[in-house]
Amino acid sequence: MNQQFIQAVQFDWNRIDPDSYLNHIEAFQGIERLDFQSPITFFVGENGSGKSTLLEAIAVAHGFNSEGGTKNYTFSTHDTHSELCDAIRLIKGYRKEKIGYFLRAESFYNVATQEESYADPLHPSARYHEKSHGESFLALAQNYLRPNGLYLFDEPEAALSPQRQLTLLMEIHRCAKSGSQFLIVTHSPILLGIPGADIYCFDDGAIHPCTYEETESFQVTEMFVNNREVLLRRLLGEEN
Ligand SMILES: Nc1ncnc2c1ncn2[C@@H]1O[C@H](COP(=O)(O)OP(=O)(O)OP(=O)(O)O)[C@@H](O)[C@H]1O
Repeated sequence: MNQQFIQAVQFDWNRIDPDSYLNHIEAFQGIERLDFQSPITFFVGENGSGKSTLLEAIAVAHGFNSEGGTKNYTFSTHDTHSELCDAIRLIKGYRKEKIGYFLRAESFYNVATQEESYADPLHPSARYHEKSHGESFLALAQNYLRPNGLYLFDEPEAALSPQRQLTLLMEIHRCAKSGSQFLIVTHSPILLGIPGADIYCFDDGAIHPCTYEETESFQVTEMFVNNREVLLRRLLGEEN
């Protein structure tokens, strides 16, 4: 039985303006429903394939601020989220999350600023701006990662060293085992290796499930690490 908070997304493309750029995103062509069966679902695919657009639409449809944060974050520095959130319906489970967080690498600075302004003596700021980008990103994730939480992460690896990606991997795995659900956009071959996760690939004209070994993140990394010198000679035109 599906135990997830968000079990599926249904799409109604009639609600999208025919001139919208959303109609040109190949991965979305003809899709009617996407199911989330596992505690951890990854979205992978080439730059511009539509991963962040879908994650953001799910976040906004669920009541998160489009720039990120908990549901209590209501600030807006620039309101550019797509109309996809009006064309999707979230199929929710019987459980309700105890805590939720929408984390996006690209607007993390604004969220960290907002966190300071929300602080009071009972809820002191974590002062994310006084840490390095990676330190603050991991600290934020660790502050909010709990059992029975719902987490939407957009490229959480962006600021993290490989070692800290492993730390995040362990935290995500621990929380997923304690009733939390994660939807994660990532290019990280480290995070993608979490056991038991479902992976949806946005390439080749349709959103489709794939294995870890089929992801480009894994394949390119493996090829580079195992054939670095040959590959570089070819890429840089220094074969002769
Ligand atoms: N406001 C907008 N107006 C027009 N096109 C847009 C707008 N926002 C996004 N797009 C386009 O929609 C497509 C999907 O963008 P999206 O950010 O979802 O890609 P992505 O898969 O998350 O890429 P990345 O891996 O680079 O983060 C891209 O081609 C992008 O240029």
